[in-house]
Amino acid sequence: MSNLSKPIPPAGGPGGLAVEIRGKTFRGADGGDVRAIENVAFEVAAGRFATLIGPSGCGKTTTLRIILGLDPDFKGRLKLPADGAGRVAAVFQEPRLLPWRSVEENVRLALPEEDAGRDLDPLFATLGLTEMRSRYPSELSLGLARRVSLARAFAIRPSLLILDEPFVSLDEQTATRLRKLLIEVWSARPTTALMVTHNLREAVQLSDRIVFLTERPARIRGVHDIVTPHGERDTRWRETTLSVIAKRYSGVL
Ligand SMILES: Nc1ncnc2c1ncn2[C@@H]1O[C@H](COP(=O)(O)OP(=O)(O)OP(=O)(O)O)[C@@H](O)[C@H]1O
Repeated sequence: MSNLSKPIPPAGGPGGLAVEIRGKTFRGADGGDVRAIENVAFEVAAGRFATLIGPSGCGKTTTLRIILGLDPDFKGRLKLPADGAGRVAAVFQEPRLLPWRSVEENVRLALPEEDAGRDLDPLFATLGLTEMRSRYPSELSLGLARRVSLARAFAIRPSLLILDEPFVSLDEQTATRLRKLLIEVWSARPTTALMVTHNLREAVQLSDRIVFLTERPARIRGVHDIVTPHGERDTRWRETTLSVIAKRYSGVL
């Protein structure tokens, strides 16, 4: 997947994610070079939730695509989490469900062969999808469809979960409910996770580590670690944390 010549040290302990992108250039429409990433190197410890945040067009999705192995043309190297079966799950802005398959079939189709008969009841229950299993995607609201895409990602018991703006363009009430569900399902099945968002409040609510990127070509602007457990992140804590971050990184709010 990458030019992984020699292993880099484990990210915050064995089994985590280590990303070192030392350069990524696209060919622009005019034939010239578009330098998307200058130097983006960070780690996510095993079982931790990290978020990438930065200005529009700075290279966040490109970073995720490189980690997912969808773009092998970059300088640098990666170390993916090695725990479990080494599976990687991705949740995109669009749920990407098969319209002719039921909710349950959409989730089961993602399962590896050896897990084909797995009991998915607890997962569907945690995500509030028990009653929706036989419905078809056209019968689901956008919020429900996103829950199904979360179920599909967690069903495979991934070693790495990648989320690209999973709650964008939802109304705030639905997004808030989904963020809570994500934390519940993730806490029950902790997996190394990396999310891209434009929403700093969302990052503060969900993450153990926030990685701030600069304008394109992306470099690391700073890394903010959060040790307060998810269950203790009430509104007051969140506002304080946001103002600390706003002071440290002007212009991020
Ligand atoms: N296939 C491509 N060909 C040429 N340029 C590209 C390609 N993909 C991305 N880019 C450019 O690389 C830069 C980074 O794009 P990327 O989609 O990673 O940014 P982003 O931070 O995810 O943006 P946004 O926050 O708007 O979603 C942008 O300037 C984009 O136009």
